[in-house]
Amino acid sequence: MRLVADNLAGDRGGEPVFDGVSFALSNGECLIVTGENGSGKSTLLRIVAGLLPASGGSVKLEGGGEEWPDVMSACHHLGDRNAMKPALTVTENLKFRQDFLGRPFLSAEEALEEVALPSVASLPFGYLSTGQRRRVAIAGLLVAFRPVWLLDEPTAGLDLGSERRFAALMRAHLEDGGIIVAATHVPLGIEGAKELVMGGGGSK
Ligand SMILES: Nc1ncnc2c1ncn2[C@@H]1O[C@H](COP(=O)(O)OP(=O)(O)OP(=O)(O)O)[C@@H](O)[C@H]1O
Repeated sequence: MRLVADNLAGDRGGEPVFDGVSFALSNGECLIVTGENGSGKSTLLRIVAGLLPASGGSVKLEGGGEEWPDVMSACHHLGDRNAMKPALTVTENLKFRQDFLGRPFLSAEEALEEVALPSVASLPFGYLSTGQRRRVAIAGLLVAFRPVWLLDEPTAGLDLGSERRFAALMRAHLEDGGIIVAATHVPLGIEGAKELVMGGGGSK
């Protein structure tokens, strides 16, 4: 499987944000996207996920077969809003996500163990702290299998132990043949990752 972006361009509100972005990632590869505030990292991830149209170029998933015909079907997009319902409990949110997305992977209980948060299972998501919300959103990556993880500042709000646990989860996903694109301002602890610098430079 290969995730291939070719000469992608994106705009917001009719204004160009970036152009000429190309990369190719095979199974087990990670791309770290860096760049100053407003350089278009979140916009790029949303375009790759199929949540926004590209204003130029293309992004494709090659070799996904009938199971993963395009990037949208094959990806988890972890955005800054966590995509959880505040009035539902943590477990209800995770089970809803699993039922909605299909291809169950870990149970809600197992996923919460992975982020070391079993204690919040029966609390409404809206009661949680910023870092706890992020950790539950990370658990959301684990309740349904998707080969491509698109992560927007995934460690924002995480304490050091949670950062380390999440790095181990990302490494396990890559070892299992997954693909990761992560926008970040801080190192994520993934050795051998490719790098794309927005607003200047290119992928290397
Ligand atoms: N809905 C929108 N309408 C108009 N402009 C937008 C919209 N969303 C983002 N922008 C603009 O698009 C540009 C790129 O924003 P984006 O969020 O992709 O940057 P970023 O690199 O992720 O920034 P940060 O490091 O601050 O998270 C910014 O100038 C921003 O103001």
